Amino acid sequence: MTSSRLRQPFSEEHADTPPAAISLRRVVKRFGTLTAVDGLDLDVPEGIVLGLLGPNGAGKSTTMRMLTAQSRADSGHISILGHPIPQESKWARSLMGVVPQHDNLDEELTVEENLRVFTHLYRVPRRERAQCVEQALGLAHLKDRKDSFTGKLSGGMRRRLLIARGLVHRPRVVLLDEPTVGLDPQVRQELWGLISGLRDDGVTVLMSTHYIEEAERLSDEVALMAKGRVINRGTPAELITEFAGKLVEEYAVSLDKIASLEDMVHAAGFSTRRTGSALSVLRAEDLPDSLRDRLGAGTRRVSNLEDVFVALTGERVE
Ligand SMILES: Nc1ncnc2c1ncn2[C@@H]1O[C@H](COP(=O)(O)OP(=O)(O)OP(=O)(O)O)[C@@H](O)[C@H]1O
Repeated sequence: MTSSRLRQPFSEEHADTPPAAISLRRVVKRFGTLTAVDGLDLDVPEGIVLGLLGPNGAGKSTTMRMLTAQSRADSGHISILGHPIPQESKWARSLMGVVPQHDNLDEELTVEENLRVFTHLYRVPRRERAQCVEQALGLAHLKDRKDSFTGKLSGGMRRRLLIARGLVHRPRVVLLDEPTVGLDPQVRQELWGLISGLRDDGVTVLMSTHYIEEAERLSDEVALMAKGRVINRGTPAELITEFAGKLVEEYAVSLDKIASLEDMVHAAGFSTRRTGSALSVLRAEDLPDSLRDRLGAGTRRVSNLEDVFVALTGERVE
């Protein structure tokens, strides 16, 4: 599919106000009595990386599955590049790359064959297939492994191939579901480079993750999801400034005193988090001297997205 054909759906019809690349409106998904996605509203404008961050069970994977039409919403509206899902999911699928959380590569095929099969599935025109495969191999740094069987690849290579497979038809929108889950830090860094490159190429990325550092490093915007809804959204810097301030002060406290200190700090209007037996006070730059004197000596550090996550979801970080 050529890029001019790909751009057609809205660039001509709504030149001034293009629809969001991904749009979910009042989306609900229930499993029996459990409401996994609870009136979700989420727009992803074109050309950004949006990190969907949330604790286990927040509804991230369910949201991803509805976007790929693997699962059907009970109510609400979903669209990808202006195409309603599931009604036009075939069209949407040709414009969208999907990288699943679980590796489902074909073990019997080589790296190159795994990619070529998907150029057929995505209906890439015959004359463009070889070039698309070549490009995807380059992107994933797998050119020298193109004839290797998938079973012979390392975990990091497999994950790069999985991403390359989702990109082989040069989609404008990419869904990454927990792209680096279970990978060691070095491989994770490699993939972060690959994902940043997508943004540089103008691809819209929706990435679910529960790695806060991953969301903070890669995302233009983060949507914090809990209990099936987006509870806050903004650039990492905006979220940090709004919910954690500039500085956090950490106090080493004995376990028997931590609850009473927390009460004292909360009574003064400050948020806290616990890390083991340490008590961290958010927005520490505003702590009045009277409270500071009572808390004693602490260690200051710059606030981060993890502080926001803990403050807003009440979750502990793994
Ligand atoms: N097929 C299903 N049948 C029943 N319940 C489900 C099903 N899929 C998901 N759920 C439930 O829906 C809720 C949301 O799950 P989901 O997997 O979307 O969360 P998540 O944010 O992706 O979390 P995780 O990071 O653990 O995957 C959870 O309570 C989960 O147990």
